[in-house]
Formats: sequence, C-alpha cells, structure tokens
Amino acid sequence: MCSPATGRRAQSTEGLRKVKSAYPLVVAMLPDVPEEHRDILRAQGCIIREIEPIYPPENLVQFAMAYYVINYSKLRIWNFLDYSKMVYLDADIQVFDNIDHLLDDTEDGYFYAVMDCFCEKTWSHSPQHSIGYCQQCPEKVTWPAEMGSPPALYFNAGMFVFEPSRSTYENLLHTLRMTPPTPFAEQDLLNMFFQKIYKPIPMAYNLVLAMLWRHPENVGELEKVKVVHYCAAGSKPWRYTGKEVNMDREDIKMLVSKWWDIYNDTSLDLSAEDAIVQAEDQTVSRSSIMASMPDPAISYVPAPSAA
Ligand SMILES: O=c1ccn([C@@H]2O[C@H](COP(=O)(O)OP(=O)(O)O)[C@@H](O)[C@H]2O)c(=O)[nH]1
Ligand SMILES: OC[C@H]1O[C@H](O[C@@H]2[C@@H](O)[C@H](O)[C@@H](O)[C@H](O)[C@@H]2O)[C@H](O)[C@@H](O)[C@H]1O
Ligand SMILES: [Mn+2]
Repeated sequence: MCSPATGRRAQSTEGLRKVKSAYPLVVAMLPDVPEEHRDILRAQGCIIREIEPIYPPENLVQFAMAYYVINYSKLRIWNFLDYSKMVYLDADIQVFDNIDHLLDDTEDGYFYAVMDCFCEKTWSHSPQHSIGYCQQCPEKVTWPAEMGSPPALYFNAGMFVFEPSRSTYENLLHTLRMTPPTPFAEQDLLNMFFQKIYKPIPMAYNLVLAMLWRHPENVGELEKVKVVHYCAAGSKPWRYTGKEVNMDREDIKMLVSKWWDIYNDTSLDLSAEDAIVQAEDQTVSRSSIMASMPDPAISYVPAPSAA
C-alpha cells in the first residue's frame, strides 16, 4: 500500500476508485509506518487498522527467507472480525479492472487465490524446481512416481479471498507456533492450512510477473489482466530501473507505466469533502477490499511471540 517511496499517494485505493469498486480499502498498518503516510491514506478514504508484527519463534526464524519473515504479520487480517469476507492485496499489487464480484459472487467457506509458479530461482530450494516441475505446466515434466504424489496446488499469497474468523485466526497462530518456518514463510503456512478448501481462480486475478517469461501461454491477453502483482525482482514501480533480468521487456515497461499512470492521475484523488462523507459512510460492516501492510520506513520492532 504505502511505502517510503510512494508515501505521497494511496496507490491501490486510487486503482480501486478508478475501477469503481463499491468497497472501502482497509489498510493493515505495521507500527513504524510514518504518521505522514497514515494521514495520506486516511485523506484518501482508507480505513487504517493497526496491527502488531508476528514473528516465528526466535530459534526457528532462520528457516524462512529473511525478506519474508515480516509477512507472517499478514495473519492478523483474520482478526478483522467486523468484515465477513475480504480480498487481501499485497502493497505491490495494482487493480486495473473491477473485482468486486470476488466478494459478491463467490461461495462462502472456500479460500480463493491464483496458482503460483515454481520456476524462478527463489524456488531453487524445492524438489519441484530441481526436477523442473511446475504446476503451471504439469505435462512438461511429469512428477516421478518415486517422489510420491505431486505437490498439492500451491497459491501465491499476494492476493486471496478469505473470511475473517476468530477461530481461524487462533488456529493459524497456533499452527504457526507448532510449525518450523519455511522459505516462503506465511505463504507456505497458508497453503498448508487452507489446502482442503483452496479453490484456484484465473491468473487474470493476480498476474505474478514471472508468468510473462515462464508461462506466457497461460497469461492470455495482457489487456484482460485484472490484477497485476509487481513481485518480480526489479519490477516494483516506485524503484524500477529496468536494469534487472527481464525488466527491459516491453510488457514489463508497459505494466510499470500503467502503474505510474494511476499514481500520477490526480483526478483519482479523493477531495477533502468526499473523504469526510466516506469516513461517515464507513460504518457499514460489509466486506471490504483489503490492502496489505505498507512498507515501514525501517525494519522491524522486536515483537512478542505470536502466542
Ligand atoms: O516490510 C514490509 C514488507 C512487506 N510488507 C507487506 O507484505 C507484502 C508482501 O511482501 P512483498 O510484496 O514484498 O513480497 P513479494 O510479493 O514481492 O514476494 C507487501 O506487499 C506489503 O504489503 C510490509 O507491509 N512491510
Ligand atoms: O512471504 C512470502 C511471499 O511469497 C509470495 O511472493 C513470492 C512468490 O510469488 C514466489 O513464487 C516468487 O518466486 C517470489 O519472487 C515472490 O516473492 C507472495 O507474493 C508474497 O505476498 C509473500 O507471501
Ligand atoms: Mn507482493
């Protein structure tokens, strides 16, 4: 949502306003996000929800890739009990087409998300990567029988449809305490936890940019992509240089430019009057579209265990 570089704008809320979403944006806010960023988000009609970071037990944290450990804090959103159903969005996601139907028309009791890819080197620790297997093209390299059954369908945790619930929240934290952290931190935990109720949704709802060079045949028409996830190394628009691998691709340049078009479109800003009206309207406890925790300006405050 709001990071040091883009603190002057509430990026996702402007994207959601452009596609005329009927839902407000709830921002899960970590403790050390600058007050100035909070003010910007409020002025743009966001609902701020302070959350405490969640870290795995100190002696186990080394098993998760350091960059991802803070993402265990994502689990706090299951405790947003005044909402019945929410769409979670990473801060490095932009919505380019209305996705309100994910809240209005999906059957309750399931976890909806887009399948990830195992081909990037970030997956080099995994058996699937080492044999060249990917769920995006299971026919290319079949899973060898001697390695047991193929991995369960695995989603990217940058965007998902979920139902806040106290019991789910407590079970998630309990499971976190009992489970040694793994490379993709909370994404691995969520995949394990929701495996039985996970329903894949089309890639158009969370285009992880690596799909453009790993599985172009699965992407379809780029113009029809509803949600773009700028998670590939070097693709964060607010610090894009075009120098990293694949960042000089024309499709990447176009998607980064699309992100900046929204950032720079002041017609999407909420006027002071509208912000007041919106704040008054936000008493409803309807579902909401949710962005994730904004980047804090500095790294993390030591947090008590999740217990
Ligand atoms: O210091 C941090 C790091 C991450 N995040 C949130 O966690 C999400 C997941 O991290 P990131 O998008 O960097 O992971 P990626 O999708 O690139 O793997 C981010 O989008 C932010 O919303 C955060 O609030 N503060
Ligand atoms: O903490 C783990 C993170 O795992 C996911 O990012 C990964 C994943 O997509 C890999 O498949 C890619 O290879 C990698 O680049 C990318 O960072 C989520 O986007 C993020 O929200 C968060 O859950
Ligand atoms: Mn992300």
